[in-house]
Amino acid sequence: MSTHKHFIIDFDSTFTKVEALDALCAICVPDAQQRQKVLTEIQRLTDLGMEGEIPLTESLEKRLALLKANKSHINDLIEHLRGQISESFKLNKAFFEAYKEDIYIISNGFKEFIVPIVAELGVKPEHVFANSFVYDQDGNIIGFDRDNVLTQNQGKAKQIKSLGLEGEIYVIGDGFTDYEIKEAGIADKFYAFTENVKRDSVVNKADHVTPSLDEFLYVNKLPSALSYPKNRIKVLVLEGIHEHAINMFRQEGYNVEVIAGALEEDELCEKIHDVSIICIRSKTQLTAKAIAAAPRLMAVGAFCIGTNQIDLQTCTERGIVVFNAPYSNTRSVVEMAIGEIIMLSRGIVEKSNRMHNGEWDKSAKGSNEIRGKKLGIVGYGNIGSQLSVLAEGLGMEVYFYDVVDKLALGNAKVCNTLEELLSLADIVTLHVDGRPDNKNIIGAKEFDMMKEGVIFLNLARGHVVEIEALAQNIKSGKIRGAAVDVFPYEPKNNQESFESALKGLPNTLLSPHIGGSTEEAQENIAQYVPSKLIDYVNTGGSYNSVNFPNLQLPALRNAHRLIHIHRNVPGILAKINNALAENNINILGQYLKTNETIGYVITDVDTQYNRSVTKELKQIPDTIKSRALY
Ligand SMILES: NC(=O)c1ccc[n+]([C@@H]2O[C@H](COP(=O)([O-])OP(=O)(O)OC[C@H]3O[C@@H](n4cnc5c(N)ncnc54)[C@H](O)[C@@H]3O)[C@@H](O)[C@H]2O)c1
Ligand SMILES: O=C(O)[C@H](O)COP(=O)(O)O
Repeated sequence: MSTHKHFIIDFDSTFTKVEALDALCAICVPDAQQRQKVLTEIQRLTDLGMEGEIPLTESLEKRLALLKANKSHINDLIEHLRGQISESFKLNKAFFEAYKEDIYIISNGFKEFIVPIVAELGVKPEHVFANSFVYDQDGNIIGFDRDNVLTQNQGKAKQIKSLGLEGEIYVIGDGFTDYEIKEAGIADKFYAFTENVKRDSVVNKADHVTPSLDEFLYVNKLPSALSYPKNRIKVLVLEGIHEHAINMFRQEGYNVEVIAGALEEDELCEKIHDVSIICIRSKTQLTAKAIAAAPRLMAVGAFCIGTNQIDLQTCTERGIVVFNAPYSNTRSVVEMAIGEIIMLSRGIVEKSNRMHNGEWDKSAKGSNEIRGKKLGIVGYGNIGSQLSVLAEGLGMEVYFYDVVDKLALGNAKVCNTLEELLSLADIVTLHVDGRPDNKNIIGAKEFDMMKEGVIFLNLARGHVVEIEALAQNIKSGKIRGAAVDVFPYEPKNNQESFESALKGLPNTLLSPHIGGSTEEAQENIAQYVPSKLIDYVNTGGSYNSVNFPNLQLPALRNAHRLIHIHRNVPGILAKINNALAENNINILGQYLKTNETIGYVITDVDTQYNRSVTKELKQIPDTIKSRALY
């Protein structure tokens, strides 16, 4: 038997994103209210026809009668449809060009508008099989060609059979009538196309679901505009990440699964096995065990600042890039710290609680302005330094201590030791990062160094403070006010109760790790992190990643990009270039950066090259991951 392949493609909602008759309705029913009514009915009739609930002729007759369209509307329709060609079809013009002899459009729609649209991608007019309108003498559409085989039951199957095509027949479509071709035994395979519409009754019967043309081309090893179909990139989104991120991933064509809370290690190990990108916040522990259970994992999105919940070393060794949102919630934390400093300095929480119990205690005792007070910031990074600026604006005297040299902003003064800072500050606030070494950096000894009546804040990480020591010092009155947003153990979800030695202590503000939880911050994060992840997938760009050598790459134009991640040992670049030279491959651009663990090499090459070199690159000793991008 011949192995020649023929491709039968549906038009409405497959070649184009829309149903043409819906679009025609928008053109020829000018009144908006009336249009909506007609459109709803047309869509209902289309679905009934597509899902095989009513005969196609009945569906069509009723739709045309509702439309009352005229020949003059068709040109407008064609113009509109030109902008509605399915994205993955537009992207794969090269496939249509290369296979124009084997591509057929078989549709229950009308040639008048189908032929000019499919011609945009080079489909031959004589390969379009569809119906034709019947007009009256004034050009009104009054019906369709009832002799056309496509109006009959199993019309598409009959039409294809009459073509006498030899070889394999692959059908791509979104409707029941497309599946019928397979059911009639004419097609070898039916691919349910779901880029624009997903009909369960059709999907359930398909040999393969193809969320875009890229998937179809990929599984059939046909030339494709993309190196890898995006629907094969599975993204697991945990911990209530803002839906803007989910929309961005879906728009990009990824296969997204969303879970509201965090997962325990074992649950995570189960879920992560086919995941390419995982998106988490501060709660999910991405341990070495979880990473080992994720053979396809290529990127991690931490939708927060802290990355101490991620085993970064293992990620790096496995060639998994990690991005966080280093600035998106900075301002939110700073505003909360300022608010808390004022609330604690005035004892507002105590006063408010007493008022709720009917107690009126108007007094200035123990209530202070923050102006002129000494604010001691431990950790002068993004949050610490931003707090410094705002606090000075409120008239505070700012001191800071950091383990590395930092530029003092405004009039802030650097302290050379933690002891120095702790002994002079009226208010001590922690903004260090969550590295393991920072465990218990503030304990009994450090509280002893602080002034009597100090105010203390921790909005950084729970493990940096010894909670028992903090509780003791609040109880003794040494600390006259405390605000704590982060805890050594935090409930996994909103159902679990909160336990802590700090519960019920005087002038103590407790908050459930919400320093960065503002709508503004979460939306900013949901824009920033997905854009980094998508850029990494599409271009290999690692700029601002937490663990990869940072490469900012030019856009890929008229080139293929070979990405190579390897252990940082001598001689790898030479081996990559040897492989390219031996295959006579012309290098258009090359970028290399290393860190302590890995080397990251990007090589842009001419689009015509021996594809087997990608295998050779994978086989270079010490290679961690390698992929080709176009
Ligand atoms: N509560 C929340 O919701 C919330 C929100 C965002 C960030 N955070 C946490 O806030 C902290 C600060 O965030 P950032 O964006 O400013 O981080 P950053 O990395 O920009 O700054 C941290 C600074 O702390 C310094 N540092 C580290 N260890 C130190 C130590 N032992 N003593 C003194 N300085 C030390 C670092 O050198 C750095 O300058 C992080 O722990 C982050 O996870 C919490
Ligand atoms: O690291 C952070 O940005 C904060 O701790 C916030 O974490 P969250 O996203 O889990 O609230």
